[in-house]
Amino acid sequence: MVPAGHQRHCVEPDHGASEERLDERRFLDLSRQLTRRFPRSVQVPLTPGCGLLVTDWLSDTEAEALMAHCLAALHWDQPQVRLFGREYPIPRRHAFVGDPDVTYRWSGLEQHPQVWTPELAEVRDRLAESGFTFNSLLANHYRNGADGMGWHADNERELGASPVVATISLGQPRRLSFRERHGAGRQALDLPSGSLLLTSGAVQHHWQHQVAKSRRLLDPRISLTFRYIHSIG
Ligand SMILES: O=C(O)CCC(=O)C(=O)O
Ligand SMILES: [Fe+2]
Repeated sequence: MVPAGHQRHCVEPDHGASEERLDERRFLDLSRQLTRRFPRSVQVPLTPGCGLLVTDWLSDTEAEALMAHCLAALHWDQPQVRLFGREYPIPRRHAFVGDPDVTYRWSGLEQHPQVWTPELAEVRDRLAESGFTFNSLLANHYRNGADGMGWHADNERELGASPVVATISLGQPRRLSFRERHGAGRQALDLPSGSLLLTSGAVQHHWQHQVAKSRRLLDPRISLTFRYIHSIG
């Protein structure tokens, strides 16, 4: 599926002193630089935020090797979360990797990181070379179509005012849908193996996203979602 918004562009943030505008402008500058290196990249207007989909961030061989590495080297877990007064296992497996001092509170769980493997540190460093700096990574393993992730935004307090998220997809392409929080806007992106999706901070404030379950027989997918987690008191 061609991303909705194909051949449209993210809007230039208005001039002004607000922190959000400055962060959005920096995101747009960095994503333009990345587009020069990856000309097939597509901007995804998630107004007032912006997404950039780099479909060929990793080669097929690199993506396959990284997926095999993640499956073998990470400690995967399927924690229980409380929903409407009952405990349910999350419908996927996940693993949290990061710098030693980072903790992430997520759906009532306190996550302590696994150490960076050299392979994952290399991916993190490659993102940093493009100006996108992260200190942690939440990996999701969707074993088949019955695994998914419901509507949410990545806007926990420790992600700060401008939560830029980088998502690398490996394996089975899955659809990431977006819906506007206070409006009728909808977008959907099919994320191919080896792709990188970057989203600016404003996206998390104004949109929610999900990976819907599917009745189709689907192969496994891993998403690596890089984040910068600030320490809060
Ligand atoms: O798997 C994806 O592409 C989305 C994952 C996600 O939204 C998350 O980890 O917060
Ligand atoms: Fe998310």
